Parts: sequence; structure tokens; C-alpha cells
Amino acid sequence: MSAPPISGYPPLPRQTEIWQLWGKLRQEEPQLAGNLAGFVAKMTSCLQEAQAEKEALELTLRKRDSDHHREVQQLYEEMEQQIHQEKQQLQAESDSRGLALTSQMQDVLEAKELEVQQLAEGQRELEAQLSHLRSTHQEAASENQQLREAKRDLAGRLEEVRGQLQVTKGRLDTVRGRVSWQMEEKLRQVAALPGLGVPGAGEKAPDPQDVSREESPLPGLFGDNDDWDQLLSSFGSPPHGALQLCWSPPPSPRATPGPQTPRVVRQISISEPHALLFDQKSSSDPDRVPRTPPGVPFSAKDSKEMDSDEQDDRVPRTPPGVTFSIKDSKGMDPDEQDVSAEQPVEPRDQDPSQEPESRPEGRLLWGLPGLPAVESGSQVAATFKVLIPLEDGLPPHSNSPPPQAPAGSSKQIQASDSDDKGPGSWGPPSRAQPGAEAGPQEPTQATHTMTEQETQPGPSPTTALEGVGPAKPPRQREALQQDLHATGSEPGLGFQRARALTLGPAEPFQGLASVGLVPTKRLEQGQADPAVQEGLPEGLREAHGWVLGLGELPSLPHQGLEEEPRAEEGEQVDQGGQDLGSEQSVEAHSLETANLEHPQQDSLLISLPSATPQAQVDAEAPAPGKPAPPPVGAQPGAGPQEPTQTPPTVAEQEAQPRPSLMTTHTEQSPPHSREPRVESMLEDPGTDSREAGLIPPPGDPMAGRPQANPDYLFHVIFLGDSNVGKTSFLHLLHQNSFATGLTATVGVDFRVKTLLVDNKCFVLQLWDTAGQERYHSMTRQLLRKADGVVLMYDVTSQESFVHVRYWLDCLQDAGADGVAIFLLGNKMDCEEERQVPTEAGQQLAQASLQAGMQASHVTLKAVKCLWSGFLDTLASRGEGTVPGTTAHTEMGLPRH
Ligand SMILES: Nc1nc2c(ncn2[C@@H]2O[C@H](COP(=O)(O)OP(=O)(O)OP(=O)(O)O)[C@@H](O)[C@H]2O)c(=O)[nH]1
Repeated sequence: MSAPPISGYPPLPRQTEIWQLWGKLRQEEPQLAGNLAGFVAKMTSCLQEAQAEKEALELTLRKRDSDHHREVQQLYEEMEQQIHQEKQQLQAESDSRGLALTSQMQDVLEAKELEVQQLAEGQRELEAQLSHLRSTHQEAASENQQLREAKRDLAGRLEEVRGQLQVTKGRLDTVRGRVSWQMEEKLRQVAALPGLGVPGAGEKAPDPQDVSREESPLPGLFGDNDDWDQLLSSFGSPPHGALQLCWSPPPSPRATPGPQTPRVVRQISISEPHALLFDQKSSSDPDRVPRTPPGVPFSAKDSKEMDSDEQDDRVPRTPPGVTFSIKDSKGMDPDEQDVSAEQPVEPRDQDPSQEPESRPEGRLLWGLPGLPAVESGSQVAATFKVLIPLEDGLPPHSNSPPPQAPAGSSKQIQASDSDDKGPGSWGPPSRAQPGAEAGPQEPTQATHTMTEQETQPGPSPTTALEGVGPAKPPRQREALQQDLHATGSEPGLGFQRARALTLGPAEPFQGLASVGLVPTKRLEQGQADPAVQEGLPEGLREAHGWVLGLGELPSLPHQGLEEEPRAEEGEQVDQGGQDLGSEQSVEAHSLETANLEHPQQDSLLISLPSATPQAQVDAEAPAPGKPAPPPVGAQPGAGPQEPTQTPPTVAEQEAQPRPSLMTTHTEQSPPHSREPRVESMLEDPGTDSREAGLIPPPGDPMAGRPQANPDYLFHVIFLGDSNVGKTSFLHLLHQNSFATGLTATVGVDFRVKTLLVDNKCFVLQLWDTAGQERYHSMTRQLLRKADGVVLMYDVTSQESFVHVRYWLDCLQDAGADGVAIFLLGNKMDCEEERQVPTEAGQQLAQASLQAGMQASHVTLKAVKCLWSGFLDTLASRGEGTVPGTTAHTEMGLPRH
């Protein structure tokens, strides 16, 4: 028996083997077969149940699948519907937009069409105008043609008139001969009368007029002019006498009725010798007929027969009121009368350059009835000459200056002349030139010279400038500057001379001039020359001059330094009890050399440790453009650098070596370059360099120590952004001149200023810091030693003013709360570019005061108060410091 296959299930693999096992089991263990059948049945039922569950599950699955399909279908339909709606919406929007665009386009199109229509109308109008113009042109052409014909007609009539004139001339001769014959006849008859051998004086000669009336047909010949009677009445005058006749032609028949035109008065001059206005010419040579310009009296011969129409035709050719000079020029060609206006006459003895023109003004001179008769050509020429000066044109010699020109015009001429003159011709030419120029032009010269003096300094007393001359034109001043530098064998000498020029006789502050200058910022070529200050605004110059004037302080002129040798010998305290002694800028390195060998500076020089090799290298190899420092121990100012002609104090001060200690410059920066050329060799002013003896540290007793012990030593640090003018300000303090072409400070720079006040020696070490950010760390270190700070900003730079806060923070960080701070707004001369109002500076100063710092807002003009405030405060408090100690001193507000 074989086991029934499990329904619904495929036979298991190796089923035959199972069946074999089953058969074997039934044979060997028949009792177990029943259990297995039951098991199989049970399993079958379980499988059937599982099958049913499976089917149920499949049903459920199918149902859910259909539901899902349905949902998806529904969603799909909804989405489709939504998309459709959106599509319709977009379509509607685009349709509406298109409609709007279409309408807009339609409007634009209509407007354009309108424009086109207007243009077309305009074109039509233009065409109509063009055709009208064409017709007008044709009319004008026909009129021209008619005029030409009329001209020809007139020419024919003119020929007729000429013929008539010839006839008239012949008849005139006949009449004249007849009149003379009749007169002789009458005389003979009178002489033949009995009782009258000689004609008495009381007898009258026969009236020629009567004779002419009786026998002469002249009135008829001369037409209807009523004034011919006068002519005839004068006909009996001697032949050489000139006959004048004034007559007026009848009104022109072409004249339009209206205001009465002035009567044309013609002066007819008949002179017997036929002295013509112009060359005598044969009538057969019309080409040589002189031409008469419009308005010029033309000569007509025997124009008596000219009919009124003919003369009326000529009237418009001359201005109304012009008198014609009609001469009895028998030898003249009648064409002379037909002189056209376009053919000017050149009188014989007339200057061609004075060719007269037809001007209305001319009629005032031409042939006024009261004028004497023109008897000769020379008189006519004289009339010409009279006319010419009234012409508007300038006389040909007007370009040349008048002998005595008025001062105003002379000034201009003088100025232009001076520009054109060469360098050698400049100067006071009026004094050198005798004659008229020197006389009336002298005031102008004086004014001009004053102007020059305003823009350039006075003459230098130095020999180097003697040949230059006191007044150089601006162009030459540049050359002068170059000369100044070229004259010296090296830049230092040129600088010294220029400096000497600066400190001329008018120099009010010579005694306070500095001894040396730290060459951290070198002067560019000519910058020390006073001419350099020409580019400076006037206000700035004034400000600087005012600053350094120290007028209110008892200044110590020249003898201040001259007395210093005595001070060096222990007599410094006795320097006359001057309130303010001298100020000097000494570079640290120079202090060593400036000792007893150079007594003028000894009292103010500060001892330093011996120059290091580096310093010696600096001294031996100065940078180009920098005055070469003399060897250590050598007397400054000796050698070729010493300007022998400059005043000793100034020259030696300028000749002081200026080796760089704080910074080293190896090349000259171009003017106005704000980039340092050489990096500072000083990384930390209080460390290595100081140890090397190059840098006197703030508070170092040896640094800045003068030969005589100072009573007070203070460190004043100039702070502020780059380009605010710190170095310029310092230079101004020392050099009494504004330096241009300064390069940006590298590292830190310092100068020493020594002031003697009330027999107290104040030594101020002025530290010029670099405003550039890369040097701020160095500056911060310096701030710890500060006694006073001049915090500067540029009134034309808001940024520099904003950064004042930063510098105040730096001061606080450095623990400099007790430091006196002077807030200084610079560049006040640039008022137009001002960005920081004065009130803002004052407010900031007050705010700083509230913050515990003393600050005051000072202007450049009030800088002298800075020094006086410094010194007064220090002296009154007695808080000075002996060299070697450090003391912070509080300073009061400067007195304004
Ligand atoms: N108009 C005008 N210009 C000035 C004045 N002071 C300085 N300057 C100009 O400002 C520029 C900067 O001057 P510096 O003295 O070199 O400025 P600084 O603050 O020392 O700059 P740092 O080198 O960064 O320290 C220069 O071109 C000067 O000519 C002033 O009072 N008026």
C-alpha cells in the first residue's frame, strides 16, 4: 500500500525514498503505521487550514490592492484635475497679459502712426515750402534778369548823358568865351564913351549874370535844377577861383512816400587848373580810372547835365548827407562818376593801411557845406586823413605800447612781458631802463614786485644766492631751488643754503632754530627752500608762522645760541634770565659729537653712549640726499659741508650730522610718497637697539641728556593716524618751515627740544611715532614711558578722528592714565575739505577728561600754548624729573 499523496502539495523530493521507508516501517513496525497515518492526517488538516488562511489573506491582499489602486486612481484624477485647473488659470493669466500687451502695443503703434502722420505732414509742408522757395527763387532770378536789363538800359542812358555832358561842356566853353567877349566889348564901349577915358572906380562892371541870362541857354541846358542860377551868378569869377555850388536833387521818383529822406547835398567844386583828385587820365583809358570807395566823395566832371533820374540812381550809393566833390575835371574820364561802391579808391598819398571804409560816422566829415572848397588833390587827401582816425579799426601802431600807458594796462603788459623775458632779464627793468618806461610804469613795477615778494621770500643774505637776484619769476624759483642744491657739493649743503634763505633777515626765530634733525623723514629736494612753501596754502603758512613766532614768549634771538658756549662752560644758568631759551632738535647720535668741540651746541646736546659700529656705518655712508654725518669726534659743519657764508648758528645747526638711529633710510623717497622706503631697524625701541646704544629709551638717563643737567626731562609722544601731520608738525617746531615731500615715518623717531624758562632747563624728548598700523605695537610700548601725549588727528579725515578713540584706549592699556593729552586737530587750513567739526574735537576732549584723562583740544594756531602750558605747568608744580628718573607729569589745559 502506498501512502496517499498529500493533496495540494507537490510530492516532496526523494518521495520514493520516503515511500520505501514507509513500506519498510509497515513491515517492521506495523504498530507505528497507525500513528503515522494519524499524524499525516493531522498534518494534512493543518495544511488545509493554512491553505485557507492563505487564501483569506490573498483575498484581503487583493482587496487592499484594489483599494490602493482606487485611491491612487482617485489621487491621480484629482491631480489631473488640479493641473488642469492651474493650466486653465495660467492660460487665462497669459491671455489677459497678452491682451494687455496687445493693447499696449496697439497704443504704441497708434502713437507711432500718429507720429508718422505728423512727419508726413511736416514733410509735405517742407515740400510745399521748398516749392514755394523754388518759385521765389525763380522770381528772384527773373527779377535779377530784369535788373540786369535795367542796368544795361541805365548804362545806355549813361552813355547818352555822357554825350550830353560833352555837348554841355562845349556849350559852356562857348558861353564863357561869349561872356568874356561881351565883357570886353562892354569895357571897350565904356572906354569909348566921351568924357570917360578910364573907367571909374565907381562904375560897376556889367553883371555877368545878366549877360548870361540874356544870352546863355545854360538854365535850359542844365535842366530844371533851380540852383544853377547861383552857378551862373558866379560864373564870372576868375577862372582860377574855385566855384562851389550846393544843390539838392529833386526827390527820387522811385522814392517811396513816407518820411522825408534827408536832402542830399552835393558840393560841386569847379577849379580851373583841373587839379584833380586823382590821376589825370585820358578818357580813353577807363581801366585806370580811380575807384571811389562807398562814402568817399567822388569827383565828377561837368555833371551838370546829368539828369535828376540819373543822379537819383546814384543817391543810394552814398550815405545820406554825404557831400560829393564834383570838380571841373576836364581831363577826367566821365566814367569816374560811375564809380561803384565795390571799387574803393586808394588816394595817392594815403597809407594803404588806412584805407577808408564806408561808415556812417564818415558822413560827419565828408564835405560839410561849410567846409572850404577842395582845390587840390592834397586837400582831398587831407579829408581822407581826417576820416581815418574816426574809423573803428585800431591804428596800425596800436600794438606798440603807448609812450605813457596807464598803470592798469601797463601792469598787464608788464606781467606778460615779464613772463616772456628770460631769467636774466627779470628783475627791476624799470629802474634799469631810462626814459618813459621807467617813469610812468614804476608804480606798476612796484606793485608787481610786491606781488612777487608776497609769493616768495626775501632775498637771501647768503653769498650762494647773491647772483640769483632778489626777485625771480615763479619759473625761475624752481631753477633757483635746483641751483641751491646743485651749488652745494652735496644735498646737505644745498639744504643749508636753502635754510639760510629761509632764515633771512626777516627770520624771527633764528635763535630758536634747531641744531639737528633726525633724518627719519628726509627733506626732498628743495623742500627746505622757502620757495617750497609756495605750494602751501596761505592760511597754512600763516598758521605755521604764527606757531613758530612765539611772539608772546620772550624769544631768544641769535644770542641764545651764541651764548650757549658760556652755558657749556657752566654759565648756562646765567643766560640772561630769558624766559624761553632756545629750542634744538638734536638727533641722539649727534649728541656725542656735539660736545666741547662744538661749543655752540654743547649746552643743549644730549650725551649718548658711544656710537656703535652701526652708527658709524651710518655716519660714514649716509643715505643719498642726506647730509653725511662727520666722523665721530669731527667737528660738525667742518669740511665741504660747511656753508661758509651762512650765519654760523644757522649753518652749523643745519650742518649737524643726522644719522639715523631710530630708523634707517637708504634711499630717498619721492615727494609725497606715503610708503616708507626702508623698514625700521628698530623692532623694539626698548630692547636690542637700545642696548646697542642706538636708541635712547624713554626715561633713559643718558638719552637726550644735555651737557648741562636739565632741570626737567619729559617725554612727549606724538600719536595719531598716519598722514595726520605729526612729522610735519615736529618739523615745523624745529625748522620754522613747513616740510613737504615727507615720507611716512618708519618705526619711531625722536627729537630733543631744550627750552630755558626762568633759568630752568626743560628738555623735551619729542617722539614721533609712525601712524601706520604695522608699527602700532612699537608705539604701544613707547606709551608706557610717556609724560605727555600730543594726540593728533586730521580735520579733513573723519577716520583719523574716529581712531582717536583707539589711541586713547592704547593709552589706557599702557597705564598712561595720568598722562597729559593734548588733542590736536591738524590741517585746519584745508577748511573746504574739513570733515571733523571743531565742536566734535572739543566734545571728545571733554569726554576724555571725564574718562579721567586730561586732554584739551588745541589747534595748530594755538600750538604755542601747548609749549607754554607744558612748561608753566611743569615749572609751577615742580614735578620735573631729573635725568635718570621717570616721572609722569600732569599738565593743565593750555591757555588759549
Ligand atoms: N594742508 C596741510 N597739510 C599738512 C599739514 N600738516 C601735514 N600736512 C601734510 O600731510 C601729509 C602727512 O604729513 P606727515 O607729517 O608725514 O604725517 P604723519 O602723521 O607723520 O604720518 P606718519 O608718517 O604715518 O607718521 C604730508 O603730505 C604733509 O605735507 C597741515 O597743517 N596742512
